[in-house]
Parts: sequence; structure tokens; C-alpha cells
Amino acid sequence: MGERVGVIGAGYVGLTSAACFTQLGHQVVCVDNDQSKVEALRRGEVTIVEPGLTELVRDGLGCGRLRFTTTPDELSDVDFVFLCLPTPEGKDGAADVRVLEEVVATLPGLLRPGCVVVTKSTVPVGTGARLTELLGRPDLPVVSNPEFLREGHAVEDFLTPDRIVLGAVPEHRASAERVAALYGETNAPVWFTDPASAELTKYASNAFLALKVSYVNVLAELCEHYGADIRDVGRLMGLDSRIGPAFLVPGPGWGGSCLPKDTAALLRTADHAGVDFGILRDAMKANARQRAAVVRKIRLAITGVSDGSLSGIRIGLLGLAFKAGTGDLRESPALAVARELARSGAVLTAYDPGVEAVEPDIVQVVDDPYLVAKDAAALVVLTEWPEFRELDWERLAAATERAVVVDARNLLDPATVGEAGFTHTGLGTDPNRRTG
Ligand SMILES: NC(=O)C1=CN([C@@H]2O[C@H](COP(=O)(O)OP(=O)(O)OC[C@H]3O[C@@H](n4cnc5c(N)ncnc54)[C@H](O)[C@@H]3O)[C@@H](O)[C@H]2O)C=CC1
Ligand SMILES: O=C(O)[C@H]1O[C@H](OP(=O)(O)OP(=O)(O)OC[C@H]2O[C@@H](n3ccc(=O)[nH]c3=O)[C@H](O)[C@@H]2O)[C@H](O)[C@@H](O)[C@@H]1O
Repeated sequence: MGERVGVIGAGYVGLTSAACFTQLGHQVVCVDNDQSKVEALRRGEVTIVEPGLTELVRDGLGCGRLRFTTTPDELSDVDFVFLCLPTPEGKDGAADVRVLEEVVATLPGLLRPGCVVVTKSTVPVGTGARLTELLGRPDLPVVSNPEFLREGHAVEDFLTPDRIVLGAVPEHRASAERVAALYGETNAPVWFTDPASAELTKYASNAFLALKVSYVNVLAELCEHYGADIRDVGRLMGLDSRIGPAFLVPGPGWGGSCLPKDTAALLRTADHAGVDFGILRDAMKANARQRAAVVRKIRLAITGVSDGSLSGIRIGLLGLAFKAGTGDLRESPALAVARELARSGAVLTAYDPGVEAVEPDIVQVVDDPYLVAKDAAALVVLTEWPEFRELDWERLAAATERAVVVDARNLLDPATVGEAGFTHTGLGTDPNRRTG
């Protein structure tokens, strides 16, 4: 028999947690204050792009173990409540925990004795202690259980995580163990630690991923200077098991709803402690430069000079989301590049399998990749959707005004698109050289 679990927030993390805990056999009530979202979820409609999530939600609704509500009162009989609320970037880069604190302040009047309050939101170090104080009820243990899922792989990552981290003060260790048990049988290491370590691990992980991508982006620039190829350099670095192959592909910069805000928040936390975390600041600066570098590359490919005018020039964009596998546009480097191109007078058309619309004054979104090529002076790959590789590049070449492609994700095989007639520019690659 499963446990009674409450989840507050039905976004990427909350909805995934609710659906997966239901799948693991628990009874789940998921609370969100967005009425229309809750109504859609009750009909089994999931609006975010997450493989397998709709099916899990529908299964959960079907078997009656998952329900959605806007009424926090329905948490009165749960034994665990997971906080999956937004913690956006606030003043000076610090995480804004106001929503979380407001919601937590309402919980003492709602929860039954012994209910475990679990923080899944990404929260600054010290939040666990702060929430304990806010709750003001010693019978409500607080456990930190940071979430490491990636968008586009949310269900898979939740059900088969690399690790499960639980932070609790020694008196609440048993509660942390009960939280761990909710995940059922798992091959993942389950690690119990103190709340501050759990909270910091989350920021440390995201910021490290950001550092890794900034590192490879700068390295790509260096490769161009010396005629080296970042595809080889990245692959060969990645063969070192201490480095690992992931997060070594250059692109228009790291974005999304978390890496930028979490890096900023960690830097703020370090500043607050008087710790010089300059390498983080440098990674953030490199990230801002990367978008501009991609725009310069596009100008150069189209006009022959890196500051050439784009006024009235048609450009086709492949990808708008911050990465492949999601329709999420939050802090999307692709969108930032599009904005800059639009500001420079370019006329933009875009296709992204996960995105239906963006601000129409910037770019016209179409539902057919071949339409973006029509009369374009260049195509630009901004999001690394694998299906872009499989497009009919000869057909695309025929539709363009000039067969120029700027591959800001090093996604395409230069030889294939070259044979189709395209002039190809990647990041940190020599167009005349084949790897292998
Ligand atoms: N998106 C991701 O891939 C990951 C996010 N996180 C962290 O998890 C937390 C949540 O992130 P997301 O799920 O992406 O956010 P989200 O924006 O997708 O979802 C947040 C949900 O909370 C609801 N909400 C806001 N205020 C509320 C209130 N007062 N009462 C009830 N519901 C309320 C919103 O309507 C929304 O449905 C953040 O701290 C984030 O840093 C952690 C790991 C992965
Ligand atoms: O806290 C969070 O929200 C999550 O943030 C990231 O997940 P996500 O935001 O889904 O995105 P990532 O897959 O990490 O990609 C981040 C950015 O780096 C870019 N990237 C990634 C890898 C790479 O080699 N090159 C590269 O440019 C992506 O395109 C994207 O813009 C982390 O990977 C998750 O572990 C974490 O739980």
C-alpha cells in the first residue's frame, strides 16, 4: 500500500514528481494555484513537452491515485508534502524564495502531525533551517531532497536518477529515510547528509555544468584561432574518465530556467560568505559573450564581415528552445540570438519541433522546416534537435536564396550538407577537415 503524498506546484518538477510517485504506487494530490492548468491536468492534458509524462498523468487519473486541485486544504491528510515551487532569480542574482515562504507559512494550519515537508525546489543554503522556523511546529520535519532531472528527460531522470540526495538534521534522519523509501527500489546511490550540504550540492552541480559548457565554448574559439577542431578536442578530452564526455559540445551558450539563475544564485551565496568565486563570474561573462559571438558568425557568413548589416535579410532559424527535447523558451540562447538578429533588421522565420509561437515581432514561427529555407540568405541551427540532421538538405538548399548554413550547435555533418550544396560554418571547426 502506497503512502499519501502531496505535491505543491505542477510545473516541470512538481508534475513529474506527482506522476512518478503515483506510478511508484502512492496516492498523490497535486496542488497548483493556476486554475486553468489544474483544469487541463484533470482532463489529462499536459502542456509541457516531456516524453512519457502525459501517459503517466492519464494512468494516474485513470486509476484514481492522482488528483489535481487548487485547494491546499486537500493536503490535510497527506504524510509527505513536496514543495516544487518556483525559485526564480531575484534581486542581485539571489534566489527569490518568497513564493516558497508564503506557501510554507500556510502549511502549519493545514498539515497533520508528523507530515514531512520536503523541499524539492532549488533553494539557497540555509533554507531548510528557515522553513523549520517558519513552520514553527516541531512535529513537522523538514527534509531537503533536491531534484536533478533534466527537461526533456524528466520522467526518465526521476525514475532512474544518478543519485538521490536527502538532507536533514540528525533528529529528522528517520523522516529522511521515509522520504527515500518513497522512491522504491532503485539502483541509484541514496545519500543522507545535512540540509546545507544537500542544498549546496544542487547549486554546485548546476553551476559546474555551466562552467563545463563555458569552458568548451571558449575552447572552441581557441580552436578556430589555431586551426584545431573542437569536435576532436571535446571527444578526446571526454575519453578521460575524470572529465567525462557530457557537456562538451559548444553552442550559443547555456540557458534554460535553471543554469543561469542557479549560477547567479551560487555566486551571490559566495559573495555573501566573502568567498571569491571568480571562476563562476567568468563563466557567466563567457556565456553572455557566446551569444554575441554566434551573431557575429552569422553576420560574417552572410555579409563577409562580422559587423555587416542584416537589414532586410531573410534568415531561417532551426530551433528556438534553449535545448533539444523541450519547448521551453525560458532564458533560451537561441531566442536571444533571434532577438539580436531581429534588432539588426533581419527578417526571421523559425521552425522548432517543440515551439508553436514566440513574440511575432521577432520571428515568424512555422510548422514546416522547409518553409524556413524559403528565400533565406542563411539557415542557422540554434537548437540541437537530432531530426535537423535528417532533413533533406538538398531540398533546403534549393529553397534558399543562398545555401549558407551556420551550425551553432555543431549538429550537422559538414560533408553531408556540403554535398547538398551548403557552405557550412560550425563552432570551433575547420570546414575543410573531416573528423573520424
Ligand atoms: N525545470 C527543471 O528542469 C528543474 C527545476 N528545478 C527547480 O524546481 C523548482 C520548480 O521549477 P519548475 O518545476 O521548473 O517550475 P515551473 O515554473 O515549471 O512550475 C512551478 C509551478 O508552481 C505553481 N505555483 C506558483 N505559485 C504557486 C502557489 N503559490 N501555490 C501553488 N502553486 C504555485 C505554478 O503555477 C507552476 O505550475 C525551482 O526551484 C527549480 O529551480 C529543479 C530541477 C529541475
Ligand atoms: O536544475 C535544473 O533545472 C536542471 O538544470 C539542468 O537541466 P536543464 O535545464 O534541463 O538543461 P541542461 O540539459 O543541463 O542544458 C543546459 C544548457 O546547456 C546547454 N549545453 C549543454 C550541454 C552541452 O554540451 N552544450 C550546451 O551548450 C544546453 O543547450 C542548455 O542551454 C541540469 O542538467 C539538471 O540536472 C538540473 O536538474
